[in-house]
Amino acid sequence: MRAHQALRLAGRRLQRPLLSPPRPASTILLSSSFSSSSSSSSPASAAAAASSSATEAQTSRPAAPAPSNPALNFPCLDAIESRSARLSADSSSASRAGLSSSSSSSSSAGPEPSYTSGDTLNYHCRDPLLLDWGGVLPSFNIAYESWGRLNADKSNAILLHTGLSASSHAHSTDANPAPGWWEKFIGPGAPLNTDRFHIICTNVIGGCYGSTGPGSVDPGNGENYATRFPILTMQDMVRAQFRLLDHLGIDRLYASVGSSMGGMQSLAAATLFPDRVSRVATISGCARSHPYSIAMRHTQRQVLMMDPNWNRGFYYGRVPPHAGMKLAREIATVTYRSGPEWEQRFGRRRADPSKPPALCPDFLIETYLDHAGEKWCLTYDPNSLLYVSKAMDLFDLGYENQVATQARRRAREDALATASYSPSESAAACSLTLPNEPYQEQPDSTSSSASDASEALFSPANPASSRPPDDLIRGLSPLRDIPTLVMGVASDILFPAWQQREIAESLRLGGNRNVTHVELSEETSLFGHDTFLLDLKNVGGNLRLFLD
Ligand SMILES: CC(=O)OC[C@H](N)C(=O)O
Repeated sequence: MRAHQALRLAGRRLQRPLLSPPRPASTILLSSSFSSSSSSSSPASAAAAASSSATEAQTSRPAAPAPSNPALNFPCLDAIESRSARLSADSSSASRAGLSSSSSSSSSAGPEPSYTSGDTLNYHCRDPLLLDWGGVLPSFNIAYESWGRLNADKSNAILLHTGLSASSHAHSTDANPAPGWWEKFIGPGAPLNTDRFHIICTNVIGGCYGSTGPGSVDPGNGENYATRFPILTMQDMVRAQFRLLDHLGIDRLYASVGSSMGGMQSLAAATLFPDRVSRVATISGCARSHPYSIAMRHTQRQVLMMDPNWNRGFYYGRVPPHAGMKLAREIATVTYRSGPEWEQRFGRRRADPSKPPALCPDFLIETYLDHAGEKWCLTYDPNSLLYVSKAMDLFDLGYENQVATQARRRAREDALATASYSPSESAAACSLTLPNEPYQEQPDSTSSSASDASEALFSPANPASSRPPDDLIRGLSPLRDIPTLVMGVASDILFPAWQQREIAESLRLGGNRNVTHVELSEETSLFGHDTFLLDLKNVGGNLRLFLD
């Protein structure tokens, strides 16, 4: 049954008599859907209570004046309230059974879903990992999967980096036969050809698929890290991956390959370890996050954090912020596809034109987004979304940012070496406050000064131009001798095509003579950012050519 059909059915079941007092939606959200307290009642009982109090009122008092029109139904809210009630009941029965709430996010106890994608290989690194913003993981786990045979001199390994939501399960394995997210891109004769290459795909640290993340247990106190997990960067994720490569005895990669967030990591791997990466493929990625993408992730994080069930990150063993997650995913989905695709796919069609318009999902595009949110809201750890999406915002391969990061790391390393470091000292890293003054429009914010003129050149407003900022050319200079494939898609609004042009041009201006830049036109793909998941012919075809 499709989600919108299910919602309509739920709505019909819960329909109240026309004369019962309408429930203000905001009150309901705060008192039951958004509350993890055990007093929350099911929508059905709330409706029954409302109806019986209306009956009492009718018998004991003169009939209230009738509203001019009936109240609307809100099946979309009913569905969220039902889920809260179900999760809350699961939570209570788990705690009655004495199951610990801090065992692990992958525990099946309580209402927390199991955030794993199936069986993986595991590497536990006992050496601490210092993160770019000063945090430390005393030890960490990397969950990963691999395909194809590693050759005798270990020279045929390809490290495949994932997008934000994808797990290491890029292709089926014996341990987990479910199809992976790049099932057709990996295999004998496929673009990532397992007859030739040994493909390794890891789950990123900060995520929730088995590698250490906010849902993991902090060895320091035996509790979930939650929002005591340190801020991390793409480079931190990559450093953790290279610890795995060290463990596997792989000195040098045949290639570093990734799309979207993985495209960021693919570049980060080569800037951090240029001697260990022979080729780079970055697909629908960027060299620095631009403000529009930060803005879109900001809105996702805000709706998630405003869900009271988020509880500042301490929801493990309780009802997770599934409503915030659902809304965050709906916003994210808007950025992953394209308007023209939806014009073709949904147009202005409504899910059920026989019904009058509603405030809950009604147009097909609305039911599609609703369904995307529903599918996702219990399959990914909300805290992981916050940390990983922030790491994407922080991504900037500009030279100045790299130098500042190195200086910060050195200072922290010194502090750690002299044992003068303590977690409370690093509390300064958590001292962000809101600015005293709200944002004020800057008089010259729309005109480009001489120093930032080159940055403006790569904006969509000036697509014909070709000079990226010197800071980025310098920042990408470690890749000068590394053959690089940069692929992008014209219909991508999240990592727009000018960002891949920017990477390619920065590399060329930095002296790299082996840069292949491919841009898939709107005629080729209207699928926007997620084209890399779908277009085997063009994305896969160009990748195969590059790796051969
Ligand atoms: C940002 C990003 O990696 O997007 C790719 C894909 N939509 C995903 O969520 O994984």
